[in-house]
Amino acid sequence: MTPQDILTALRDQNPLVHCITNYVAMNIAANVVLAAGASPAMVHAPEEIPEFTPICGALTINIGTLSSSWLASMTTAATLAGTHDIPWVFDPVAHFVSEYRKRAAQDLLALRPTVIRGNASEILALAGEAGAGKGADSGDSVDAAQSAANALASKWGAVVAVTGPVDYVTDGTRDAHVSGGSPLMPKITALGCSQTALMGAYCASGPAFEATLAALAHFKVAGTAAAQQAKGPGSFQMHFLDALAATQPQDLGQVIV
Ligand SMILES: Nc1ncnc2c1ncn2[C@@H]1O[C@H](COP(=O)(O)OP(=O)(O)O)[C@@H](O)[C@H]1O
Ligand SMILES: Cc1ncsc1CCOP(=O)(O)O
Ligand SMILES: [Mg+2]
Repeated sequence: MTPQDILTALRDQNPLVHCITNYVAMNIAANVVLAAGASPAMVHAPEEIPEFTPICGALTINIGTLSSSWLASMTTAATLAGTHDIPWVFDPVAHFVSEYRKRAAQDLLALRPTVIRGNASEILALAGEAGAGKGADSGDSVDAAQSAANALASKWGAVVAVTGPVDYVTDGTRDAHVSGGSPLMPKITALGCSQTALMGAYCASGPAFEATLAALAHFKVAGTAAAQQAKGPGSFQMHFLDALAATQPQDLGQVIV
């Protein structure tokens, strides 16, 4: 399946995407997934996970506002995704800021995510390399994180996506870059988290490497279009949702290099 085919399938199937994400991201991530054409559900109570994860097309886990009961839910959900063959996407937000978060990220990695998505500083740190991340914001270039992404992909058998001005994606064998978007994108909080949620929707609709590429391309195409209308970060967010909904499958190929 091509990235274009996967967007068509996503809109035909409207997959249910289980998102365990952070308090900052919940609203915008749900709006992004809806605008693109899928169906998000933010469910994190430990009591609900055993019934809910198995009926979803994909799971996404984001540790942006981690606490112990959420970590228990994430662990159960990722384990269930593994046993039910449900693709899952891991977003290790700012995992280098504390020993607690670092340990949690490594434990979740051991549950074998289908896709790992982070900014350059998060991907460098996940591979054990030094970076210049500042909380949730990246301080490193995507190029600097490319070999860390390759190493993570080979070690964990995952697709790894590093986002930034030009995104990089690899499954350890193949790789690609995705260009476009706008410098306004990192000025909107939780847009990276929303990208992760959208990757879940794409992974529910097609094979992981192509699905990840498609999700990245969808953001770049919509980001470029939104920037043409926006006066700043506030209006960018509104135009971005409109542009996600307006993006057509044939638009995606233009930004994949
Ligand atoms: N300078 C930039 N120019 C164009 N697109 C960007 C830029 N920085 C980030 N993006 C895009 O913004 C989205 C969020 O990426 P990023 O800011 O790296 O994630 P995070 O929010 O996790 O730090 C991605 O789709 C990425 O391609
Ligand atoms: C600001 C902030 N603080 C904890 S989670 C979060 C959102 C981070 O979102 P993103 O990684 O997409 O920038
Ligand atoms: Mg992030």
